[in-house]
Amino acid sequence: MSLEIRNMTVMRGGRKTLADVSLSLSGGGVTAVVGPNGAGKSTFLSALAGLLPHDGAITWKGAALDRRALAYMPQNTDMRSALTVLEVMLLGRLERLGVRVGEEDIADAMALLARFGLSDLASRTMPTLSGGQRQLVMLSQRLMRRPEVLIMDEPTSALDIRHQMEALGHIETYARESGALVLVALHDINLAARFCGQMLLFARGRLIGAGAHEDVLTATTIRGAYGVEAEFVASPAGHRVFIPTGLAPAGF
Ligand SMILES: Nc1ncnc2c1ncn2[C@@H]1O[C@H](COP(=O)(O)OP(=O)(O)OP(=O)(O)O)[C@@H](O)[C@H]1O
Repeated sequence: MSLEIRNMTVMRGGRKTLADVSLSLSGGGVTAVVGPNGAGKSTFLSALAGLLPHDGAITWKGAALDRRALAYMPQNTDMRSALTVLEVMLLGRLERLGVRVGEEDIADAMALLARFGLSDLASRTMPTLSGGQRQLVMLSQRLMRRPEVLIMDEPTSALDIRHQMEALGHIETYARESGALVLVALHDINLAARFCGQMLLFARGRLIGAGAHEDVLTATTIRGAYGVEAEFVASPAGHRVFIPTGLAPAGF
């Protein structure tokens, strides 16, 4: 299963916010979308999700990408309606529920809540949760859809390190087991390298790197994209770790 993007260009506010993005991605793994603030990551993800007009062509499995095959989690998901956590989870199935909620839907919702450590919160209403708990519920809700293409914009920004690792671990397992294509915008590039087989690096509205993290993230590309000097070291366990060492001189 593959996603093909050809010459995607997005105009926002009369400006070319994303220029000529072309790439191919395969399902079955997680691809990180990285780059500095304002690089075009959210623009790329929401255009891909069909929420922003764009030029260019997008195909999934050789045909136009059907909105019903995808789930999208925007950057800001702070839902504060008085719905309970279980009700929010079931909304993830809305398109398939018809007029009744089946036992299987409730069982699936409870199983997902258990996987994310949220079982005890099922009957709590959203405004009574912490920010991180709310983000975890919204993340779990997207998996209720069992999407073929899952697009998430900074889905772990409110989570502590353990919850970030757990959540990305579950997302990675979902991609591997279902064959889904998962795209996740992340600011923490060490975390991205740890969980994502592929990486897309954006800067100034352009895709400037795509591939394995060792190839995409180098001292040169980090300086060019972020204006930061960096070292990459091997941890004792063999992980390639990014360490920012300073700001690049003006005009980097
Ligand atoms: N509604 C809008 N109208 C006009 N310009 C916009 C709009 N939304 C975003 N932009 C601009 O488009 C560019 C890309 O923004 P985008 O949100 O895609 O960046 P990003 O890489 O997701 O950044 P961040 O890491 O800060 O979330 C920025 O220059 C931004 O100011």
